[in-house]
Amino acid sequence: MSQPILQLDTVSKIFGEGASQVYAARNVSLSLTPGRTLALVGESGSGKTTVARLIMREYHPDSGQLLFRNEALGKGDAKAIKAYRSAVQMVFQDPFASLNPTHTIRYHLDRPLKLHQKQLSGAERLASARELLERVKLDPDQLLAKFPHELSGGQRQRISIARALAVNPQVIVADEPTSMLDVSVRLGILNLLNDMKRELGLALLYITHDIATARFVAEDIMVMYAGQVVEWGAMESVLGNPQHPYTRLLLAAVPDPDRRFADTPPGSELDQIETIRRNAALPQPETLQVGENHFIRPMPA
Ligand SMILES: Nc1ncnc2c1ncn2[C@@H]1O[C@H](COP(=O)(O)OP(=O)(O)OP(=O)(O)O)[C@@H](O)[C@H]1O
Repeated sequence: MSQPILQLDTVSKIFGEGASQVYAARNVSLSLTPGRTLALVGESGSGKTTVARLIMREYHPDSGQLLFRNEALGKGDAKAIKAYRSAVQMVFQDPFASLNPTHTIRYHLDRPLKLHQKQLSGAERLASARELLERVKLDPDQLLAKFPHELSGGQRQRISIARALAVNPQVIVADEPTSMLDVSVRLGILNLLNDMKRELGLALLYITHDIATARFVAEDIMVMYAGQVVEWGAMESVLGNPQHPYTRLLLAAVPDPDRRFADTPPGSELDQIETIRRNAALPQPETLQVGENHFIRPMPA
């Protein structure tokens, strides 16, 4: 397997102070590798978006570090940060909110090309925009002059992906990229992400609360609960032999991906986990290796 391109090394992010302090991420470590997808899975509030924001450098960690090509990315190195910004791109949950309604599709693709590939002429940028649309399986003749509201949800998400690809990224962080789309077009977007990974050798972080889609796009999985990674490893090993009660709950929710844990009746396994979470100060339990590439962090007693 190739070397990781991006790593989080025991990164923590805390919000609030005193009694209202929340560890949105607690000692999270992960590696993203070219040509592979890591799925970060967990329920709402488990800390997934915080991890994405730490990777996108919207948040700075309270402890731990972010490594890019094995180098720690500090706050001060402007050149390294600029290179990082174009190498690491994000695709958001809501493609409509992430596109500007007053600008055409051509503008959305031209802008990143202008910013990150300054050597290109106007004609070359237009040619690149056309190529990008073809890459995400959209027709440039039909779409370049259109505005976001004239497109379907699936087409808009393809535009978001094309825009992320415009700067030749090496890493893509996709935060619930299909959850706002019609079920009928989700598969197309997931296939596109899989194609990008294979054809461009991208490292992908796929964030979701839905294990079924995670299984479709990712080779590796990390399960987050209450800001901590509780179980991680090769997808089939983790899903074939889930060890952590929280992972089992996520798997139990698979037949109905829209079921949220908030709907779980009192007294259920989740309820017990919630009680443990509230009452325990969540010390860091030992990590256990339970398979060749499969680890868990057990619940505190
Ligand atoms: N800016 C913030 N200020 C204060 N608390 C925050 C902030 N961002 C996140 N949190 C808290 O950190 C925890 C993790 O939130 P986060 O948004 O990362 O979870 P998530 O798994 O991405 O949830 P969702 O799927 O709903 O987006 C939550 O308890 C949340 O309330």
